[in-house]
Parts: sequence; C-alpha cells; structure tokens
Amino acid sequence: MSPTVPPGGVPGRRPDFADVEPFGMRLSAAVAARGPLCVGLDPHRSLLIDWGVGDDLDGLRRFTDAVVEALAGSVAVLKPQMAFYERFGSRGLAVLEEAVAACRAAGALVLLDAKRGDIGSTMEAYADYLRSDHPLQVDAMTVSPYLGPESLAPAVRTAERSGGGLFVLARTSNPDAATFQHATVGDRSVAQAVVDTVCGWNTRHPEDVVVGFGPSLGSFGLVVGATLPELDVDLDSLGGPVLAPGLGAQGGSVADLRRLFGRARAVVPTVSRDVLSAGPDAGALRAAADRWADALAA
Ligand SMILES: O=C(O)c1cc(=O)[nH]c(=O)n1[C@@H]1O[C@H](COP(=O)(O)O)[C@@H](O)[C@H]1O
Repeated sequence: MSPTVPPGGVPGRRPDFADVEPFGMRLSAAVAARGPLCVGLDPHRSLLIDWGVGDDLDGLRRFTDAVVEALAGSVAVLKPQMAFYERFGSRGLAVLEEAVAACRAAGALVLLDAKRGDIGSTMEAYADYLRSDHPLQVDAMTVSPYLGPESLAPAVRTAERSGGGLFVLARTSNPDAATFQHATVGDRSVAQAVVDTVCGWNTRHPEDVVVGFGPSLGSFGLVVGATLPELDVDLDSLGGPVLAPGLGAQGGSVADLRRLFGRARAVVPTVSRDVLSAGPDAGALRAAADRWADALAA
C-alpha cells in the first residue's frame, strides 16, 4: 500500500534519512487506498459494559481484538486512546502493544492518542513511540504544545528520523477550548501561534505548500475539532494533515467538515463512540464505519 521511496531518497529530506518514508507520504497512500476515515479505539468503561465483555482486563482485550479484527484491514488510520489502556496498568499497555502491532500488520496506520507535552528533554523520551526500536512503535502521535512550541522540537527531530508524524493540538473539539486557545499572544491567537509553528515544520518555502493529500504532504499535522462554530485559524500554509475529531457523539457531522474545511484539504476525520457503540458484532462495526466512509465520499 505504501509507495516505495524513489532512488536517491525522498525529495526534500536529508540524505541520512533517505531510506525512511515520511508519515505524510504514507498517510496519503493509505487515504488513497482506503479513504480518509480514522476510527478511534476508545474502550470506555460504559462501552465495555454495553458490549457485555466486562470492565476488566479480559473485556479490554476482547473489545480491542474485535475492533482490530473488524476494521484494521479497511480503515486508513486507527487511533487508540491511551487513557483507556492505562486504566489497566502494565497489562492494559500489553493489550495495546499487541493491538498496535496487529493494526500495522493489517495495513492500518496507528495514531497513538497520547497528547504528550513536556520540557524538551522529556519530550525526547515521549517521542520514542515513533522509533522502530520501541515496543509500542506507532506511525504518529498526538502532542500538546502548551509548554511552548519549542518544547516539541525533539519530537519533530525524532519524527523526521523515524518517518513518523505528529498531530499538535490547535483548536480542540471541547466546548470551553477557546478560553485558552483564543487568548492572544502579540497580534495572533494562541491557536494561530500553534498553527504557524507547525506550518514551519512542514515547509520553509510558502510557495511549496501542499493543501490536499499527495506524496509531498508534510508529516506534521494539527488537531482542529469538527465542532467549531467557524474555522478561526488560518490553515492555508499548513502543508500537513488536519485531524478532525468531534464527529457523532460530540455533535459534529460531515456537513460541518465541509463547512469548516471544504473538500480540498488533507483532513482525517476521526470517529470513536459513534462507530464503537455498534459493536461487538464485527459486521455491525464495519457497517457503522462504512456509513461514515460513504458519507465522507459522497
Ligand atoms: O486528539 C484527539 O484525538 C482529540 C482532540 C480533540 O480536540 N477532541 C477529541 O475528542 N479528541 C479525541 O478524539 C476522540 C473522540 O471520541 P468520540 O467523541 O467518541 O468520537 C477521543 O479519544 C478524544 O480524546
């Protein structure tokens, strides 16, 4: 499914990283093959109970296996929410480790929803999730910029070396997000400062900015909720993907995606509860994901 790296390496990449296929390129290939939908692996306590598998380690494993088996062969991206695995301690993380490997083996990209952010020296360790020698290696992870954009620089370096991606929280989907994200620094909002920082990671040349999916899409993305009343950040120079959560359970719809982002941008809409609540039957899970995929394609 992934395109092979051209002889001489990927254009624009440092020669010492030439054998690594960047996340933006791999994401674009996955979307071309499977469509843009991302499904969240969020084993909420209430879902484990509703599924009848039990709110315990065995229930967590059965839930996870069922979702992976139903969807890892067909959706472009699966996004495990780490909080629900951490609830069960090291044994929960072992379930996640196996699931991540199974998803990747079935051709889905894995975006770890970890929302990490810390001082640079610690951030370097968090970014190890992107390295090939990590037991829980993933294709991309969510990160928080609120210790300052430079705190994420070590994660950017690791992503570049490992062909991984980052999705940085910019305009989140929760109702009170604007309290901090609309605060101003100088002449722009905090959210816009985050956007501008990530734009700079993707390209230094504004004329080279890529808008939609394609082999030159950058590996550094933003999280922008599908629940926003209006798009209040300027994404024109982003050059990377947008992860759009907030669909279904939080009230966002495909019409909201079109209203906020149009059709041209590289948007990865992500849905968790609205798909997961269809389980545990594999066919029902697939049908729920297909409904979103069809609506997105319409
Ligand atoms: O980074 C995220 O994925 C995220 C960012 C955001 O702004 N809002 C948001 O809901 N999310 C995550 O996306 C998922 C949304 O789940 P549902 O509301 O069930 O579709 C959860 O795992 C959230 O943690």
